[in-house]
Amino acid sequence: MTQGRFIALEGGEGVGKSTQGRMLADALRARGLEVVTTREPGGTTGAEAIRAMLLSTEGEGWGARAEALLFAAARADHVDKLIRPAIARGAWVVCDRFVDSSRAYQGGGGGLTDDEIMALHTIGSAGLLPDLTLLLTVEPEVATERLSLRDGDSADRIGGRDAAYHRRVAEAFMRFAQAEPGRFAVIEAGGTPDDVHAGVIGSLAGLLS
Ligand SMILES: Nc1ncnc2c1ncn2[C@@H]1O[C@H](COP(=O)(O)OP(=O)(O)OP(=O)(O)O)[C@@H](O)[C@H]1O
Ligand SMILES: Cc1cn([C@H]2C[C@H](O)[C@@H](COP(=O)(O)O)O2)c(=O)[nH]c1=O
Repeated sequence: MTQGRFIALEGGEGVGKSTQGRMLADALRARGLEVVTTREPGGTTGAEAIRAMLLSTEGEGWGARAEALLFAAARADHVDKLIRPAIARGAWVVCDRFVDSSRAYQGGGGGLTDDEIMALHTIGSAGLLPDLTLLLTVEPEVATERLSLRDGDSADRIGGRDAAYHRRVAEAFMRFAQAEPGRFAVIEAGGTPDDVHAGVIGSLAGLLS
């Protein structure tokens, strides 16, 4: 049996995580590996239901602490029912966002401390961390242009927050990557999808050998 691996793609809105997740999954499958692609919040029936509650623009929304708890609850279900079983049977899990998004959005953006976010993660998911977190970065104007081409002027509840919030999110992601260079690979994602994919594959060399 091959060793199961857990890879997360992270970064702000519209940096290309889903695109790169699909390309990475195809490349891993071409090597004969079993790959499970998934996303957060979501990936299980329960977590997708929580996603709808978190991202809907209807109603008054959630306070910062309730929001953090809901993300942690969605993650707990996802980890328990999908991620851990897949890793245990030797699959590669490619996940669009994971706990570093909670650290960046609910922590850096929303004001909870990193210890608070990680305490929720310890309770919910026994502190599971990816083997490698690919942090995709682009200039904010590039991400805005990509999102506008994809979504027009619509945004979900969190994506639609102001530029200062998203700047704090981006700064938090960079702090985490600098603090844990062994777990993060920072990939400049402003080039073509193929260029970015080459960077992704290069950063996985240690895990693929
Ligand atoms: N390298 C690239 N160059 C140009 N356009 C890109 C590139 N990568 C992705 N795109 C396009 O930009 C848009 C956003 O990409 P994608 O959905 O992969 O981003 P994302 O980070 O998953 O977004 P979100 O945070 O909203 O989930 C899509 O329309 C996609 O086709
Ligand atoms: C996992 C996670 C996500 N978020 C935010 C980030 C995005 O605004 C949305 C998810 O939308 P996407 O198009 O699927 O990227 O949710 C968050 O704030 N905290 C989290 O832990």
